[in-house]
Amino acid sequence: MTVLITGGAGYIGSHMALALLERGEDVCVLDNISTGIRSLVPDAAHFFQGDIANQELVQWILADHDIDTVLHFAGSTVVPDSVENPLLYYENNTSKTRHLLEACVRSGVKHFIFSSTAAIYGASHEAVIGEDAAKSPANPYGRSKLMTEWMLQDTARATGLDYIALRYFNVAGADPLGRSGQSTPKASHLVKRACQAALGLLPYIGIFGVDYETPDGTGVRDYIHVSDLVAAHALALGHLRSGGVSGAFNCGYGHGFSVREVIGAVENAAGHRLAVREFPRRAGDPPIVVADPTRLKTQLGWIPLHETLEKIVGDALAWERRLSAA
Ligand SMILES: NC(=O)c1ccc[n+]([C@@H]2O[C@H](COP(=O)([O-])OP(=O)(O)OC[C@H]3O[C@@H](n4cnc5c(N)ncnc54)[C@H](O)[C@@H]3O)[C@@H](O)[C@H]2O)c1
Ligand SMILES: O=c1ccn([C@@H]2O[C@H](COP(=O)(O)OP(=O)(O)O[C@H]3O[C@H](CO)[C@@H](O)[C@H](O)[C@H]3O)[C@@H](O)[C@H]2O)c(=O)[nH]1
Repeated sequence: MTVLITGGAGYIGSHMALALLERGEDVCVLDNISTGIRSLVPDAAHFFQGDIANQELVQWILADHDIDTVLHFAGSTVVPDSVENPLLYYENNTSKTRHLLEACVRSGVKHFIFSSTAAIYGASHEAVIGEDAAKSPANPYGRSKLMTEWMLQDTARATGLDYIALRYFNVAGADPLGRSGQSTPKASHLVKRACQAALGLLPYIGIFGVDYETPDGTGVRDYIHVSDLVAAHALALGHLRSGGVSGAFNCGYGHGFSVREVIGAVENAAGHRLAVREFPRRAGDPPIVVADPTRLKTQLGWIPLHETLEKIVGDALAWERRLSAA
């Protein structure tokens, strides 16, 4: 069976391609290389450079490779960018996914696995967020993804397509074997930036907001290792292929770390202190975002293997060293 990975030249999609190839799947990748990097696509995958909204191209790939499942990672991902340029997010994440979905339905694709996000929940008053929590996104990025989930629900009801929406919390770390990692030079993610600062690639690490109502005043997130996240996708694929029902699952560990704790972990991994500067809060950032992953564990049998912050930042730093040496 063949799968199509959209966004397979990106950070998470490239790890997915590696994992599925290891399982013996035939893998196609479609990516427009807007933020992705061609060299992250494994050699064994069939690569197509193009846009997810190009229905002619998508339908040709789906038919030519007899694709049963689309894993849809392609999208725009940066929360503060979405606040500055909301229409770009509604276009690339919502509107273009509509085009992709239409092509999938026309071509008879059976299963669709979607990269959703914790950002669909917004600020929560719960200690951990379950899938049925209120959906009240704090930024256009979250809204662009929530609308896509609604489109998927409606499409699944009306057609033979079934789907899983995986709602990622904060994805970090890198392939433990060093084959891929977060490679976008201007990535805005905390773990990436702290690793860049540790290697002298940034002059300091900034903290956006020190006056949140959190134990140390900085934002708290549930950081999930990219390899554990990819394992959740493999389980979702098996679930749908064996006739499992459509649905949504949170992907996180159920415990959060503050910005200061992440910086501390990177300092430990690097063996030296980082220069730190404090800034005002970043627009669109909720204070605390932590998953309740019970449904993923009980219904899909997910067992995380790389759960410690030490492992996450250790693998991220090792990848950053490789990148800077290349
Ligand atoms: N990184 C996280 O913490 C996180 C958390 C929640 C959800 N997500 C979601 O996971 C997915 C992957 O994120 P990532 O961190 O790997 O980002 P990324 O930017 O590394 O990967 C996205 C990939 O999609 C490609 N792409 C973008 N628009 C496209 C289009 N219109 N047509 C074809 N290709 C296109 C890019 O070139 C890139 O290779 C995204 O949908 C993102 O919203 C990420
Ligand atoms: O240089 C930095 C970068 C980030 N932060 C803070 O660190 C936390 C995490 O920020 P970041 O790594 O940028 O991730 P988020 O903005 O939480 O968003 C990520 O996590 C979301 C899910 O929770 C995904 O949907 C997004 O795609 C992904 O970028 C937040 O409190 C930020 O304010 C800093 O203090 N300094």
